[in-house]
Amino acid sequence: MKDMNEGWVTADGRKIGGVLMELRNITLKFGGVTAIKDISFDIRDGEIRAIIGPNGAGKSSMLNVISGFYVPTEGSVWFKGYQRGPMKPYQVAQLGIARTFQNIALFDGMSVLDNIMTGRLTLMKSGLFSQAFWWGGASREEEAHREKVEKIIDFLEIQNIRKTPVGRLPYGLKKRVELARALAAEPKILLLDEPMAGMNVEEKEDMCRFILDVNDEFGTTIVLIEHDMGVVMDLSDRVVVMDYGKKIGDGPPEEVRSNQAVIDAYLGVAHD
Ligand SMILES: Nc1ncnc2c1ncn2[C@@H]1O[C@H](COP(=O)(O)OP(=O)(O)OP(=O)(O)O)[C@@H](O)[C@H]1O
Repeated sequence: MKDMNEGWVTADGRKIGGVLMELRNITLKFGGVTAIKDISFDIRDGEIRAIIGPNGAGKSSMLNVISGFYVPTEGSVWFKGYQRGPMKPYQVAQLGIARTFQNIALFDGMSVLDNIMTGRLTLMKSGLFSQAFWWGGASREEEAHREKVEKIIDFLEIQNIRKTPVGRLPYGLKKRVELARALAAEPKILLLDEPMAGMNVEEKEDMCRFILDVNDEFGTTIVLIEHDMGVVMDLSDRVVVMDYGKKIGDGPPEEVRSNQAVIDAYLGVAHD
């Protein structure tokens, strides 16, 4: 039996804790377009939470609300029990929220290692200027950051490409480097926007394994948007289903899969 206040232990032995983030009655409008209509749900400590829905359902908009990039037109976002106001990107990172993007956003000319290092910028105390010139404590600090980054490189099994410019890598590996860069920020919540998009079966299997390992090893809470239903059903603890900006389902994968409104949305059944 799930205790909704204290959390629960999953079938595979992972601990899902209390509510980490709560989205209350979120509405998001772009001029005349309402991308999200009065949606509420929560994200629990340590869980893998998926957001699914047909094209244009509002998933990316919701991820942008969670990340703080969009401020909802109505409703409120609560993080660790406090209501969150408008924030600058560095403040989001400092809160412990990191993300990957639908279209890879890496520096092609830079090595894998240097790309991953950029994920630690918000954690660096001595600043980029002194880092660049190795002044005073900067070199010692840089060493500590590099150590952390090397651990992530080992964890994601990309040691052999650490010096390779990202632009030369195949797609699946670029996605893994993007994951590494997000992890370098040591996030509490990791947001993944279609982490498997464009991947072949083998790359998808690898990415699935790494997402599960990240969650298990670091206890990172993960929120992901994904179109591959097999992946969503295998990975997620709970799934929010959106359609035309509304929430039409919310629960464990097996419950959502048998929800008639969800089946209709995916089959394209006409709305009233
Ligand atoms: N910046 C924007 N300005 C205007 N309309 C927007 C903007 N972003 C999203 N929309 C609209 O909001 C609705 C939801 O879009 P959103 O991209 O969030 O859906 P989605 O579920 O992520 O779609 P997909 O699966 O195709 O990526 C769509 O009608 C879209 O056209």
